[in-house]
Amino acid sequence: MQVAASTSQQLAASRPAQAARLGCLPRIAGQRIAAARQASRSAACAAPRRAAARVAAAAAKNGSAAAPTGSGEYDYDLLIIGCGVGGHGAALHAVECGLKVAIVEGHDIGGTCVNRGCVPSKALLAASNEVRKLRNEHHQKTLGIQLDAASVSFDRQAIADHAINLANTVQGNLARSLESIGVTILKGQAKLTGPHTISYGLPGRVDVGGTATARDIIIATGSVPFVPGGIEVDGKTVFTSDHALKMEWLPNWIAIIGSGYIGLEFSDVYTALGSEVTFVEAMPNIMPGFDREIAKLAQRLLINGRPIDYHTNVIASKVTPGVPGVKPVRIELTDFTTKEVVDELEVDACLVATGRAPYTNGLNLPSVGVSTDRRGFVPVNDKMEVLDSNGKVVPHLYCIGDANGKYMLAHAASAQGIAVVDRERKVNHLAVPAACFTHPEVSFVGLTEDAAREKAEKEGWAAKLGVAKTYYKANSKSLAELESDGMAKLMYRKDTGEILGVHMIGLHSADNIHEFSNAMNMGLTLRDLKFNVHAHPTVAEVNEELIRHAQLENTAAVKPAAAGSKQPVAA
Ligand SMILES: Cc1cc2nc3c(=O)[nH]c(=O)nc-3n(C[C@H](O)[C@H](O)[C@H](O)COP(=O)(O)OP(=O)(O)OC[C@H]3O[C@@H](n4cnc5c(N)ncnc54)[C@H](O)[C@@H]3O)c2cc1C
Ligand SMILES: NC(=O)c1ccc[n+]([C@@H]2O[C@H](COP(=O)([O-])OP(=O)(O)OC[C@H]3O[C@@H](n4cnc5c(N)ncnc54)[C@H](O)[C@@H]3O)[C@@H](O)[C@H]2O)c1
Repeated sequence: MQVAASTSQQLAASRPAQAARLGCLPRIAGQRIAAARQASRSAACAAPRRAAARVAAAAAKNGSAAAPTGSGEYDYDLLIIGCGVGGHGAALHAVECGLKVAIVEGHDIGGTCVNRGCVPSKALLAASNEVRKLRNEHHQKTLGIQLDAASVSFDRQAIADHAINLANTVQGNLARSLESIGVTILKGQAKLTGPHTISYGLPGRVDVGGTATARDIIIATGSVPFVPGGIEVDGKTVFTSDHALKMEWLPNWIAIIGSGYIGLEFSDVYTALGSEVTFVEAMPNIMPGFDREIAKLAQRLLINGRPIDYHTNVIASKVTPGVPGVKPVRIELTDFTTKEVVDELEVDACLVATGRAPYTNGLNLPSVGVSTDRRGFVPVNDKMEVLDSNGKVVPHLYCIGDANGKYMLAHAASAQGIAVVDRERKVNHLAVPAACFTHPEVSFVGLTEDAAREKAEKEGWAAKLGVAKTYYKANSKSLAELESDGMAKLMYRKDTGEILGVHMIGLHSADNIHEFSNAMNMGLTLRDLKFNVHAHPTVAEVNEELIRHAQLENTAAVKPAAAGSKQPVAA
């Protein structure tokens, strides 16, 4: 998450004007009166009043009391529990809308992404990939560079420090970005004590804590590593990503349980720095979340050519920590289907990357009639409104990000937070891009080919389903970088040009996916994208190729566009 101070300052300066323009969660009475006065001077100020009316109407529809209007009734318009990227995104947008906002954080500003997730992991991936490239004699030689690859060395602690320093920098930027626009940051673990109230504090700290009230409350408490039963984590030889990111040592041989995002990204780091990796995956294939064809190529590019082996269809039913250099870590493998113990591994270390569990303990949800689901996620509807045990909306209470389990990605959390504040928007999760930052990167948006086929068959338009593919081999920029392994595929409707899903593996594919995810989010079709111009030579030209390979029906029938509108599609 990059938060430039200048952006925050611009935000603060332009807040009143933006608040007048945007329809957001309602502001507290004093601010509303000021806005109303302004409204009588400017027609542009109608939006906040419409927002207030909408909330009152929604409250009435939900059977709740009408939105309170008393002056000073609440300390804040909006109180956010948890200052991860979800809470941060919501807070920035709320201030932009002129709301009085507080955010309460019990641990580190920035949450998982900044301190124990996206940010430090990408620093490790960047540093280790440099090592991989420098040690690849063939790669360097073909570029015309002569170096003694065997002599390339690295300082493990310095690489670890790069990740720690980056996390600290981003954390500082994030805190400043909130403070500079007037968001109150409260320190402590918060719990709900009623529909509009929280209490917060830190164990053993009498100097920290208190109570606060707000018209609206957003739960943005995120997640923590999920460790299945039977696995003993000691933080030294058996650990989760929380410990792995500190990179306190480099095992010669590490087992990674789970071949999802975390497992794959860490396998990229470890193998680049010289470790051998063994994956243990419960599903019949590794990388089970990817489109099957992309997973196949990913296996060739990210697994087969590296010191990695794997066991699939087995679970790590028991993991016992070891002592580095003295006693190995023992991993008992149980067949996923038969439930029989089938093998035991002895390795130097074990990374547990088996998903994440919501961090919703201690929120006192029953005080507002809410229970979490079996796995601890807070139930919400598509507007992120929290649902009570009977499935009814709890007025003024929202939950965003990892804590609701809809899509456990940083940008999804932030988008949900913005949508809650905005009230006009719902996040289209099918248009939210995802990426795994291995080398090369894997990225996708929307449906896999299998899911698209299933949908097409179920809805009776299987003959209209198109699948287009292209390869990075023909892309000049990738060739220049000697990184031309990769492919992109597109699932679409031949009749309407609707984009159903795009999956890529290749250089910079995490950046490249946005042309499609943004198009899907805006409801654009391939007809709209067909004449997009891409700078040459760029990896973005892979997108152009992909779009060109799509075979749309009736393209000749598309009428020429009027001047200034979208371009027509030629036959
Ligand atoms: C190793 C790793 C790499 C990742 N890489 C990526 C990536 O590259 N891209 C990506 O999109 N996603 C990535 N993710 C996922 C991403 O980090 C999460 O999806 C994202 O952080 C979720 O944001 P959030 O705001 O919902 O929760 P979090 O970031 O978890 O923040 C929640 C905050 O709430 C606080 N909190 C919890 N309970 C309370 C309470 N009762 N009172 C006060 N405060 C409380 C917590 O201390 C925490 O600071 C990665 C995750 C991991 C573990
Ligand atoms: N680049 C990114 O966006 C990024 C990077 C890292 C993490 N994340 C987020 O963090 C979350 C957690 O990542 P993750 O990789 O831990 O989870 P994941 O859900 O992506 O993958 C977990 C894998 O572990 C396997 N598994 C589960 N239990 C097992 C067991 N007992 N034995 C063997 N295999 C088992 C699952 O089948 C699955 O393949 C993800 O949901 C993702 O959203 C995102």
